[in-house]
Parts: sequence; structure tokens; C-alpha cells
Amino acid sequence: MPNEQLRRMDAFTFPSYSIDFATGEVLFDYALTGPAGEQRFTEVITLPLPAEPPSDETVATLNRVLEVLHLVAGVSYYKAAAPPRLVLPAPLGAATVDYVTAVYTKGLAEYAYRNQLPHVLQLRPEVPAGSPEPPRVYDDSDRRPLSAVGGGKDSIVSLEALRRAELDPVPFSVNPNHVIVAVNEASGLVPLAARRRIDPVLFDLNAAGALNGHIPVTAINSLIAVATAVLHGLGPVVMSNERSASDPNLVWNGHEINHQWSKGVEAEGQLRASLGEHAGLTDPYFSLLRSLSELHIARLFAEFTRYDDVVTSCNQAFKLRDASERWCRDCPKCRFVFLAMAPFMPRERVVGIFGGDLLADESQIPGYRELLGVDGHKPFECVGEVEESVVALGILAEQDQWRDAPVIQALVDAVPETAWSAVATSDVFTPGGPNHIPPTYAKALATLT
Ligand SMILES: CC(=O)N[C@H]1[C@@H](OP(=O)(O)OP(=O)(O)OC[C@H]2O[C@@H](n3ccc(=O)[nH]c3=O)[C@H](O)[C@@H]2O)O[C@H](CO)[C@@H](O)[C@@H]1O[C@H](C)C(=O)N[C@@H](C)C(=O)N[C@@H](CCC(=O)O)C(=O)O
Ligand SMILES: Nc1ncnc2c1ncn2[C@@H]1O[C@H](COP(=O)(O)OP(=O)(O)OP(=O)(O)O)[C@@H](O)[C@H]1O
Repeated sequence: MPNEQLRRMDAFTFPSYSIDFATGEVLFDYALTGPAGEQRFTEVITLPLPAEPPSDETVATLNRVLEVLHLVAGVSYYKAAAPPRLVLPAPLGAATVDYVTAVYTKGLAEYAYRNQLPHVLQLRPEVPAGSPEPPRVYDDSDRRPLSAVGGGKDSIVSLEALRRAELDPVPFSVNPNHVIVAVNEASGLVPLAARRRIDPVLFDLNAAGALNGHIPVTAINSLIAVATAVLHGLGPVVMSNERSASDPNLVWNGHEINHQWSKGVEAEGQLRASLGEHAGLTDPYFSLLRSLSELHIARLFAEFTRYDDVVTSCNQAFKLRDASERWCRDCPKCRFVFLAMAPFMPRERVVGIFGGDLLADESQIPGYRELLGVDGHKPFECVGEVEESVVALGILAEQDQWRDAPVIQALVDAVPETAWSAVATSDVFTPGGPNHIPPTYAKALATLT
């Protein structure tokens, strides 16, 4: 479909979804519609099947979770045209309407900002009148947790905290690539995996110049994880989203633009509320690391050496095409994670993990200046707060192994006096802020911190 037609689409709809319990395949149909015709999409998600067929009760709850996932996973296709109308297929409760609205507005805020589409931030879904049937209450909170693994340091820290607390976690990933497979192998735990296939038509439209940009992928992965936990009779989905994920990158037209919105505590609370209201799940989902800063998590990660040859936080390694093998060593996330790990391990260990020494490479200085708040705004990436970067730099500047590194010397001079005095009373190693961690799990975290 030519781009000109796409731009004239006026509605995004959700024609149908289905699940095949013989294969675990879930088909989600979407449509962009307008005066010039219709563009259909089908996303395919394949859930791992349990050994025994699910009970009717499980199927009923699973269907409720999939109804929410159908709505949320539509963001990838909505963004190809950004029509003014978002037309939902069935009545929904208030908490679920709020969550879906937030996914399409706050979750697409970076996309809206970069493409200069302010109407996306104001989008309000059209919801058919009526109320959905109330769900059965489904309390699985005392069962084994499903722990989402993304291949980076954060999910490794959660897995190890749950293991130490003898909560017997099941690692879970969507489309595990070689990094995630290797992290799971290093853990020695037996994982579950789901597959997700984006409609290839979207890639053709992108290549032809359709609107494109960042989407709230954690919301999608989270709901696939909850669906898998329900299908397998497991307990809560444990995420590893940190405190700083809730902080915006910038404010545009009065709206916060947060690259990591669906990792933030607001999204977590809204997803929990929606799953309670629509699927009857009592304690389905939370982030174990919510009260911790990225720097604190990096310090905890340093305790575990068994993942050094495999851990990879760089997003370039997770592209669907032309992915890097591990760390690309030239992006904000590589720069930040190197800076965050370096204070807590011998220099040769962090250099070994990354396959290079970013703090010996002067071409990294401009990127580090952004992370330290000297230039520009916090990059659109999963990186910690400016304060965390300044604290890490301050620690490194005091260490014999780093004091003379060229990047450290240049950065110590570049950070203004006001920033140094602001971090003098920093609380980056003090857990805090709102969280949804159940008491049993809070104890698991306490075994580490
Ligand atoms: C790996 C990555 O960072 N990808 C972002 C990148 O996409 P790129 O074209 O370079 O590569 P692909 O990921 O292979 O995507 C190909 C196209 O497919 C579209 N797409 C992909 C996944 C999806 O769920 N829906 C899609 O529509 C995508 O638009 C590509 O055209 O740039 C894209 C545009 O800005 C980003 O959308 C890609 O981000 C992925 C969805 C992704 O998985 N990103 C995570 C690594 C990520 O950003 N995580 C955030 C958490 C954000 C959140 O709120 O959940 C983080 O770590 O901070
Ligand atoms: N492919 C995936 N399947 C399931 N969960 C994922 C996947 N990718 C990321 N996640 C989860 O989403 C959340 C955010 O991902 P993120 O990439 O920030 O974390 P990470 O890989 O654990 O650590 P790091 O921040 O070091 O990259 C984490 O809880 C992570 O476990």
C-alpha cells in the first residue's frame, strides 16, 4: 500500500483474535482503515504448551489476558499511520481503558515527539458501551514465579535473588536469541520461551517510508509472560525494572516523554490493575528491582561471576535483523553500563565482559558528557539518571585502577561543581520509591541488598 494511502487512514481496529491449543499459536488481527481502503495485519504469538491440557478455568483466565494483549500489541501497527481513531472491539472496565489509553499515548510518546505527531498524546480510545462479564478470581500468587530474562544484568540479579530465597524461579523470554539462551544456560535453570512474529507486511511498509519509531515493548513482553504463567499454572511474573525507568527524558507540549515508559512504576501499577479487573488475577506481576537504582543493581551484579562471558545489555544485540554479537561498545547503553559496573569490579573483569575498555577510548567522551548531564538531554535509551552517572564517576576518580584513564580525567573536569555538590548527599544506594513487591519477594531482595 503506498504511503500516501497510509497517511489517510482514519481508524485503527482489532477485528479478531484466536488461539489454537494444539500448537499454542495465538493470532491477533489488526486493521488500519480509511477512505482509500484497508491495511490488515496479523501478529502471531506462540505460547509454550504445558504437559497437560489446561483446565476450563485456566482457558477462561488465559483468554482474558489475551484480550488485553491483543489491544496492547496493536501499537506496532497503529504507529505505521497514527490515525486519529482507536476503535476497541468490546466493552472494558475503567482500569483497562486507562491502561490501554496510556500504552497508546505515554507508551508512544517518544514516537510522537520524534515524528512531531502531538495528536497521539491526546488519543482516547472509542470503547463500545456496556460492561464486560466479571472474571473469575484466579489466585496463583503462591506458585513458582516466572522470571523474565532479557539477557542483561538486571534480570540476572533477579534470577539470583529468587534462587537464593529458594523461590524456584522459571526463566522466561520472548524470542530468546543466542545471548538469552547463553544466560539461561549459565543459570542452570530450565527456561520457558514464547515466540512472537511481527507481520512482515509492517517491515515492507517501513521500508517504503511508513511512520515508524519506538514502541513500549516491555508492555507486550510482560503480557506474553503473564499469559504463559497462567497457561503453565505458575505464579507471578517477576520483572527487573529499576527505579530510574520511571523518570522521563524530557517534557514536550506539557507531556512527559519517557523512552522506558512501559518499564516504569506507573505502567506496572496500571497493568496490575487491568489484570485484576479484566482477568481476575490477584498478584500477577511486579518488578523485584523497582526500588533500586541502576547503579545499585550493577553493584549487586558484580557479586555473580558466572555470567561474565554471556551477559549483554546492549540493545544492538537484540535487533531482529543485523544484530551485534554482544556489546557494540558505542551506544549510550554500553557507555552507561560500563560506567556503572566499573566501580565494583577489577578493571580487567569489566574490560573482559565488554571486550574493550570504553574509559580508555577518548572518542567516548561526547557520549559520556550526555550521560553526565553536561550536554543535551538524557539519551532515548535504557540508561540511569544523571545522578547515578556522576556518582559512578566520582567513585572511579578515587580508584587507583581508573584515576588516570583518559576518559575519567576529561569527565571529572567537565562535570560542573554544582553537580558534584548535588551528588554529595546522593541516595542512589538507598532503596526507595513506590513499588508493588509482595512481602515474600521483598525478603528475597533483602537477601542481596
Ligand atoms: C533492538 C532495538 O533497540 N530496536 C529498536 C529499533 O529498531 P530497529 O529497526 O533498529 O530493529 P528491530 O528491533 O529489529 O525492529 C525492526 C522493526 O520492527 C519494528 N518493531 C519491532 C518490535 C516491535 O515490538 N514492534 C515493532 O514495530 C520497529 O519499529 C522496527 O522498525 O528502533 C525502533 C524504532 O525506534 C524501536 O521500536 C526498536 O525497539 C524494539 C521495539 C525493542 O525491542 N527495543 C528494546 C530493546 C527497548 O527499546 N527497550 C526499552 C524499553 C522500552 C519500554 O518502554 O518497553 C529499553 O531498554 O529502554
Ligand atoms: N525478550 C525478552 N523476553 C522477556 N522479557 C524480556 C525480554 N527482554 C527484556 N525483558 C524484560 O524486560 C525488562 C526490561 O528489559 P531490560 O532490557 O531493561 O532488562 P535486562 O535485559 O534484564 O537488563 P539490562 O537493563 O542490563 O539490559 C526486564 O525485566 C527484562 O527481563
